[in-house]
Amino acid sequence: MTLFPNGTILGYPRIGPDRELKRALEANWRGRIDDAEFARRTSELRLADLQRLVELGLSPDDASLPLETAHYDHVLDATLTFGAVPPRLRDAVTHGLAWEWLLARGDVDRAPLEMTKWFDTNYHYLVPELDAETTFSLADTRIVDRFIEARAAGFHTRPAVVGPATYLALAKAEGVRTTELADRLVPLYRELAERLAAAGATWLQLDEPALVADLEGFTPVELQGIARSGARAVREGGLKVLLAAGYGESSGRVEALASDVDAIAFDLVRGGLPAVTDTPLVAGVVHGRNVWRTDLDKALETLRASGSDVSVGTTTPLLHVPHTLEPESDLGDELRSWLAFADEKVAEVVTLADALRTGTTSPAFDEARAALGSRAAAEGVRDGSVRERVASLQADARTRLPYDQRAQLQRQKTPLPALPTTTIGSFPQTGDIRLARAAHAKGESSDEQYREALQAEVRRVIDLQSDLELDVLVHGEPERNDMVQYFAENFNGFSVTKRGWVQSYGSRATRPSILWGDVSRPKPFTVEWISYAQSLTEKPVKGMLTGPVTILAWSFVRDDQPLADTADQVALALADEIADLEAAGTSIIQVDEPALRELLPLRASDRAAYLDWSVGSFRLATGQAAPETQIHTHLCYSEFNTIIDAIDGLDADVTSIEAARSKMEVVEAIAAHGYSRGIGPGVYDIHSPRVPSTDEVSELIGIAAANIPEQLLWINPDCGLKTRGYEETSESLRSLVDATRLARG
Ligand code: MET
Ligand SMILES: [Zn+2]
Repeated sequence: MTLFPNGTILGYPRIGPDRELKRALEANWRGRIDDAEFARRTSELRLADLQRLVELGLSPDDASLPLETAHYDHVLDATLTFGAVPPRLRDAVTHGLAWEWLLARGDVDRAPLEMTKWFDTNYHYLVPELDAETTFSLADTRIVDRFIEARAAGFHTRPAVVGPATYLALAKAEGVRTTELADRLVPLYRELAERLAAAGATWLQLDEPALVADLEGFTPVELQGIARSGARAVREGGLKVLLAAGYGESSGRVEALASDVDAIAFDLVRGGLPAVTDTPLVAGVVHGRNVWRTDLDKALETLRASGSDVSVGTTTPLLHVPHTLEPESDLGDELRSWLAFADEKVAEVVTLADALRTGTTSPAFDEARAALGSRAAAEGVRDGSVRERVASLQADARTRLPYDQRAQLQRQKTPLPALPTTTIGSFPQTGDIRLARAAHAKGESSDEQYREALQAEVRRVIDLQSDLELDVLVHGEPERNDMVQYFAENFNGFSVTKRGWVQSYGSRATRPSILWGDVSRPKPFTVEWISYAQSLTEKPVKGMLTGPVTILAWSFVRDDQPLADTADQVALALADEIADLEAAGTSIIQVDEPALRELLPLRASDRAAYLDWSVGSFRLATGQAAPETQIHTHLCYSEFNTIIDAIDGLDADVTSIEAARSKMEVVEAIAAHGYSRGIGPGVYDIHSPRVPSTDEVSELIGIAAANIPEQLLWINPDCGLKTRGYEETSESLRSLVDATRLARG
C-alpha cells in the first residue's frame, strides 16, 4: 500500500470559474472592497474549489487535495512567506495586503517586482530580488493559515511551496550568486514544515521544476544539492515531502533525490518512465497544460508499467488550463467530447486511480476511447488540400532573394528617411471600442454599424500619426480583440471558448483558442482594414499579422502531430494573407513573433531543433513575399540576447524589439553578433503610463546609434499601445518624433 493517496493533482486553477479572484483583486485595488471583505471572498473561493475537487472524487482527508494559497502568484507567496525583502524596498516594508500589492504592482514611486514567464508557459511570475545582505524569516504565515482554514472546513490538504532550488534559480541578485544564499534560505523550509506539522499537516509539496530545466548560470548538480537540502529540512520539520518536478523530462535528475523525499511527481507525458523503485511515484499521466482528453487506456498502461507504489497525477499544476468545459456549449458536442479542462482532468485522475486500485475499467474508458476515435476520424482534423500543400512545398519556399538585393528594391518602391519612425501596431483600445465590440457580439448593432465604428477609430489613428509626422503608419488594430484570437476566429481549424479563462498573471486572464484541426485561411480578413487605412494617407501603412509561433504559443494546440507541422500549416495560411495584402498594394508587412523565445525548450539539447522549425515557419509565412515587400517582425516580452542567431535567421528586413525596459541591453548583444538588416530597438517602455521626455528618448537613441549602423536603425516604441490612453500615447510619440529629428540633425 502506498502512503500517498491514489490520485492527486499538483494544483488547481486559482482564478475561479467565474474569475472571482480577478474581481476580488480589482475591487480591492480600486478601494471598492476593504481587506476584510477581500479575505472573506478569497477564502470562500478557496473553499468552494476544494469542495468541487471533493465532488469530483478526490479524497478530502488524505492530502490528495492541493492547497491553494496565492492571491496573485505562487512565487510571490514564497517571497512573502520567507520574508525575502527586495533590497530597494527595505525601508518600505509594511505587512498584509499593502505590502503584497506593493511588490506585485508598485506605486507611484516604486516599481513592482519584474514579471517573467514561468518556464516554457505563458504564466508570469514575480521575480524575487535578492542581494548579499538578504536574510530570510518566516514573515508571513499564509500557507499555515490556509491549511488551518481548509482543515476547519473538513479538508485535509497538501500545501505546496516553491522549493529552494527553483526559488533561487528564478531570483535575481546584485553582487552575489543567488544560490549562495541557499544556506540562509533552507532552514526556513524546516521552520515552515514545523509550523505546518503543528497545525496537523502531513505532506508538503516542493515544486522544483528548475531541476528539469537547463537554466543559465546553474548546473543540475548544484540545483539538486539545494533541492535535496530543502527536502531534508522539510522532513526534519516533521512532514513528508512530495517532490514535484513536472514541466519536463527528468532523465535522472529528479531520481537522484529519491532517498531524500517521500514521493516524486514526474511528468510522464514529456518524459519517459523514471528508474525509481523504492520511492512512491506520482505518475503524471494526465497532461496539466493542454486541453485534450487523456487516452485512458494508454495512461493505465503507463501506470501499470510504473511499478507497484504508484499513484495517479497530473504532469503539472492545472494552473494552465481553464476551469471547466461546462459552459462551453458553443464548441459543439463533438469537439467538446475530445477535450478535458481542469475539472474533467480531475475526473480522469479519479477514474484512473479507481481502475488501478480495483483492476477493472469503468465505462469512462469506453467513452474516452470513443472520443479519441471520433477525433482521429473527424472532418477538418485532416484536410486533404492543406496536407497536400505542405507535402508539395518546394525547397526554396522559405528563401527570399538575398537581403542586399531586396533592400535596394524596397528603397525604390518605398523611399523612407534616415531613422524611419513607426509604431508596433496597436493603438489605445478605448472603452468605446470595447463597448462597440460587446454590442456587436450581442447582436445589438449591425455589422455595418460595427464596421463604421471601427473605421472611425482607424481614421483617428491615421490622423494622429499624420499629425505627428510618423513615417510608417499602422491602422491601430481596433478590430482585434486579441492578436491571436482574431486570427483563430478567421482561420479554419480553430475554435474559441466562451469562458475558458487561464491566469496569465495576477488578475489577468486570457482565453486561449483551441487549435484542433488542419489550418487554412478561407478568405482575406486583414486586407480590408489595411486598405481602408491606406486610402486615408500617402504614407505607407504596414500590414499587420501575428506569426505562426506566437499563434501556437498562445493557443491550445493539437497534440496529435509535431508542433512543427502545425506551425507550417499556420505559416501557409499567413502566406495567403500576405499575398492578398501585396495584391491590394501593401508594401510593408509586419509579422509579429513576440512568443518566439517563450517556447524555447527547457533543455539546451532540444533548442536547436526548436529554433529550426520555429524560424522555418516564419520563413515559410514570409518566404513568398515579393522582394520589394518589406517584411517586418516584432519581438517582445523576453530577453532575446541568447537567441540573436535565430532572430538573424528569421531574415526579416526590419525587426523591432523590446529594449527600453532593459535600457537597451539587447542592442549590445546585437552589435556583438553583427547584424546587417533593419533593426528598431524600442526607445520607450509602453508598460507604464509615464510619458518619456525627448531627452530620455534621445539618450536611448544615442545608445542604439553607438552600437548599430545608422542606416539600419529604426525608431519605435517597445511594443503595441493598446493598453495605453490616447493622451499619453500622443505625448510619448511626440517625444519619439522630436528625439528622432534631433538625431537626424
Ligand atoms: C505583444 S506584441 C504586440 C504586437 C501587436 N502588433 C501590437 O502592437 O499590439
Ligand atoms: Zn510586443
